[in-house]
Amino acid sequence: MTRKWLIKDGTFAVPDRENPVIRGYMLLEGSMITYIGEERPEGVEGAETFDGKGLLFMPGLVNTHGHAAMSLLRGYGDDMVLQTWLQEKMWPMEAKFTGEDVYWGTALSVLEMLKGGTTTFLDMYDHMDQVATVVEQSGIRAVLTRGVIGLCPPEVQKHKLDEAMVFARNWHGKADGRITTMMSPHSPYTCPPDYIERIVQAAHDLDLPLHTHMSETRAEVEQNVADYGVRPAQHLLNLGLFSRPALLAHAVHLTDEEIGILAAHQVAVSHNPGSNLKLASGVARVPELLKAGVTVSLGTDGAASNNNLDMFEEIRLAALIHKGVSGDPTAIPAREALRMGTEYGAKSLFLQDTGKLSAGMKADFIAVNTEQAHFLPRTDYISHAVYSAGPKDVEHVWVNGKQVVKHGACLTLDEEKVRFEAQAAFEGLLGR
Ligand SMILES: CSC[C@H]1O[C@@H](n2cnc3c(O)ncnc32)[C@H](O)[C@@H]1O
Ligand SMILES: [Zn+2]
Repeated sequence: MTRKWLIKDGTFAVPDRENPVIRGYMLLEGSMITYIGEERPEGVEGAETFDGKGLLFMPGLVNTHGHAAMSLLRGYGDDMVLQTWLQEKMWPMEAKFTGEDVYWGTALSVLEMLKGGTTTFLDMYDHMDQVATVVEQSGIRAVLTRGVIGLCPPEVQKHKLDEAMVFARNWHGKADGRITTMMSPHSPYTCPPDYIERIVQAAHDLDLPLHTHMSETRAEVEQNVADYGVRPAQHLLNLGLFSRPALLAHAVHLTDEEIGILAAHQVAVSHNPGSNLKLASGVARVPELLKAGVTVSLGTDGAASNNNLDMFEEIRLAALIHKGVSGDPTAIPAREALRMGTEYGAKSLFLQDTGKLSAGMKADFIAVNTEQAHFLPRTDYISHAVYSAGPKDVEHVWVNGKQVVKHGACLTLDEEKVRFEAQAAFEGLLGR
């Protein structure tokens, strides 16, 4: 029999609605939300009740770009620009990663994300079977993709692409539908054009979306123009990448013409403000992208360039930095920043039934403890969620109708073991 839960006396954030806060009830049946509103719903005899007093219920946060296992390299290379950081610090260490390292690094990240209110994340990495296993065990929702770098001999390129396709085919729809997959050339500067074309063809064959890094730094854009005679958006358009549903990470350095290309082809953008600031990459033109009708969501990138996986921080940064650079305090209003971290995140990941608290949506949501000084007075809960809240305020988390965090503790992962094994994995990497 389907289990029913009735949350009563709760405050619910619904930033997609004209009136963005509801005080009342939410009904869960199995993995779904079947009612949300001010009136007690009919037909709830026998439902288990959950007292929502003092809690703000929000859609689970959606992290649309990252590399979870890179939590093992947090603090290993700070205060550098992207290319130096990748070439001198990250890639030499990543070359030593085993499947087991990826398992514990990912588990560490998923623990941090779940406890901080993230219910869905995108991961682009290697050893993806390990990542998928953590997702299966932890109860989180994820969009997974084996990132491929094509700076290697043809037979290695082929092996990586075959591996990416097998992974994408095997895991799409697994873990009660919590896992979906994509195809990912790492970037235009690490994948030769013909390789990108083959990855695009593979995405067509598998009927999957594409994900890639694009125009994160000014240097990379200049290199693209020197190598191929066009800027990256035109380059990817020429290679057919926008003939599939596509999500771009970063897209910091864009011309008006490139924004037009993304809008015309319904390409989504994962804005990663924390990582872009830390690597001194620049500030993406998010207000202009939104104005042009591009779906813009939020990502942390890996923990080695952020250095945390706190989506409340990304939401707040998105709301703040665009005010700062434009001089316009309405550049990204609080409600829009919250939608970028939730609803637009789901849309960017091509997930139709998560990202909002609404009947017919998956029950992916969080409860924030508002009985704390920084949530008073009770003026505007959307404002408080964006400008005042943080990951430590997350009291409970549900994904797909199952509670995975209760009173701040993760119910699905052995927290102490994950922390111990992640530290051991890092020490093992240093000694190898
Ligand atoms: C092929 S797996 C993913 C690959 O991406 C690297 N990476 C991490 N952060 C960034 C970033 O901000 N820009 C470009 N590439 C990044 C990571 O080190 C992995 O090698
Ligand atoms: Zn990245």
